[in-house]
Amino acid sequence: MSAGIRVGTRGSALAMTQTTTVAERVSELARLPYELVRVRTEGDVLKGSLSQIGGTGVFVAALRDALLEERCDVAVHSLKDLPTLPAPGLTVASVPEREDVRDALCARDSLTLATLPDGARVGTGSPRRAAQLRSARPGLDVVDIRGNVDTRLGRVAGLVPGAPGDLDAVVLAAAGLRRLGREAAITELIDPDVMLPAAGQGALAIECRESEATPGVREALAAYDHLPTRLAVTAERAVLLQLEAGCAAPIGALARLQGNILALEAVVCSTDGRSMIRLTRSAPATDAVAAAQLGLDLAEELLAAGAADIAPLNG
Ligand SMILES: NCc1[nH]cc(CCC(=O)O)c1CC(=O)O
Repeated sequence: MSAGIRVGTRGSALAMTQTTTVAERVSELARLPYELVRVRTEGDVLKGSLSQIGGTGVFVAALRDALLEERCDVAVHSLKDLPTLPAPGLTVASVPEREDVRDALCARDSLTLATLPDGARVGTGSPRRAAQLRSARPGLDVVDIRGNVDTRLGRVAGLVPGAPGDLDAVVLAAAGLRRLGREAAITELIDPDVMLPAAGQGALAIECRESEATPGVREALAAYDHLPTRLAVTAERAVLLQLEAGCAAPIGALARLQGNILALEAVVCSTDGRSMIRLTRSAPATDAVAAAQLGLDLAEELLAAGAADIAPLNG
């Protein structure tokens, strides 16, 4: 591996910017050069709605194969796209500090959730966002869309010059918009009290082979790890794991560390947004084991409150 660190990435603009930032930092910490290796994933190839394709990890499987087949040495994922089950032979060696966790409304004419008129067409491909949108504003017409960030922004009337603009707004992750330099399209950062983000939203995961032994690489990844972020996303993902929920399930989870207390909030929604179970639980958490236990405990509370009856958990 004298050529340096081969960093696997999807080809989308978001993946490329995220991966380049990570590759530069890891290369600096490890004092080794890097090269990007583009990997095509099933999620980039299929055209249907994401909620139609279903299953976990459409964006991730090809990157994991590339790691296992030694076509690359590290892979950068959006943590919220990473299946909760670990891949044999691989390890998440680093979770860098998280970006903004919130969902962002990008609307025409500076409109917000409060000022969008009844009947306004709001696009999202996420059942979690759709359900919480319907709950916050039952009069909205929620439209299932997919495509990369710029394709989605282009569907908002008047937002991108020359683009069709058949929608009044779309909802996207603030983190992705920031990383792409598209922050100006945001008309409202949606308060997590109104829309709880997906588990792991705004965070990245850097995966490598368990057997990775190039001097400096594992150390660099460990140095790039951010413990408060790792604890938070560990608790959030434990909720999904315990609910046996797929990536398309209408579930939100957000953990925040205050001192050594981890406060975890999770929501399970019915698809129509009419029923919703939202619970909070806190515990001291200074390691990943305690963080995971908090998530498992909250998931049990959600199930006891009837979560499995209102939502298609493993859809
Ligand atoms: N599922 C697609 C995806 N995966 C990660 C992000 C955004 C960046 C992040 O959450 O870290 C997005 C786009 C979006 O939800 O708007």
